[in-house]
Amino acid sequence: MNSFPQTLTLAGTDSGGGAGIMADLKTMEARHVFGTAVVVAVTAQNTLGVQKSLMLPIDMINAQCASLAADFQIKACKTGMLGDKEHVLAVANNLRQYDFGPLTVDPVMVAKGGAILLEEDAIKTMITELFPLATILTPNLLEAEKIVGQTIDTPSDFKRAAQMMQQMGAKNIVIKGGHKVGEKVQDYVLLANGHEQWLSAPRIDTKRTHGTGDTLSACITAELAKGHSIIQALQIAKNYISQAIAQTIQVGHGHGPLNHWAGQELS
Ligand SMILES: Nc1ncnc2c1ncn2[C@@H]1O[C@H](COP(=O)(O)OP(=O)(O)O)[C@@H](O)[C@H]1O
Ligand SMILES: Cc1ncc(COP(=O)(O)O)c(N)n1
Repeated sequence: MNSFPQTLTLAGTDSGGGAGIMADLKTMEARHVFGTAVVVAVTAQNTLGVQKSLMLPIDMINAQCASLAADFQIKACKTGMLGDKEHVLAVANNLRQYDFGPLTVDPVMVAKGGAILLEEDAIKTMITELFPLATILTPNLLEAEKIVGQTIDTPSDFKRAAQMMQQMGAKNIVIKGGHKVGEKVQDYVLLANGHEQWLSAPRIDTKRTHGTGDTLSACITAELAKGHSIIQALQIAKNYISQAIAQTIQVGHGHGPLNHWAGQELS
């Protein structure tokens, strides 16, 4: 009997349910894969911002990974909020120790409300430790600019930045264009084989975009676990995120969460 596709997120929680591990698990559920989670950080958070956060002890990260490896067949995994150098390193060590399938690295740095989710001095560690393990890297525009140390504006800037991230060891890259302005949102894709492509969709005029990056990377992870190719996974994820933003739900008073049921019939 083929086992049901099992996936893993190693990230931070969001008590508000819109981003981080909560968004990841909701996305995995909606995309019909089984979601598991290694909690790296806990945040007290809502749609208005992050009020407090706590990093879990490293031996607890190790214990959660060991528990999963002992019992599950994880087919694909992703990382999100990792907080600091020590936790980036601990997550990388576990990903080297266990086979959790293709890895999507979402290099989460700053929350939409402005809270720091990765300390500045951990970016280097993320590049050296995690990028070489990544099947796909999904920075937003600001994260990509931080990683390569250059501003990214024109199409050739996107290409050069993605090539630089490949030289840092990441194989396939998508630079998300949500933070740019314009009628369309365009994400730039550069695959390991040199294939490049823009994933384009109408820009939805809303501030309800809490957890967009987590949702996109969790959907990519779910589709990779089902055996889809990287480009198929990206196209499905782009379609899913566009619907999840467009089919608005009214929750909270700030940057509201997405509709993870998008595309499903509600009873
Ligand atoms: N207003 C919007 N309308 C449609 N798609 C969007 C919008 N904002 C973001 N997206 C899409 O959501 C995904 C996440 O993008 P982005 O918001 O840039 O990442 P992050 O959440 O990591 O900052 C991308 O595929 C992007 O194109
Ligand atoms: C635990 C956690 N992980 C990730 C994000 C990023 O999401 P966003 O950029 O939409 O605030 C977040 N706010 N909290």
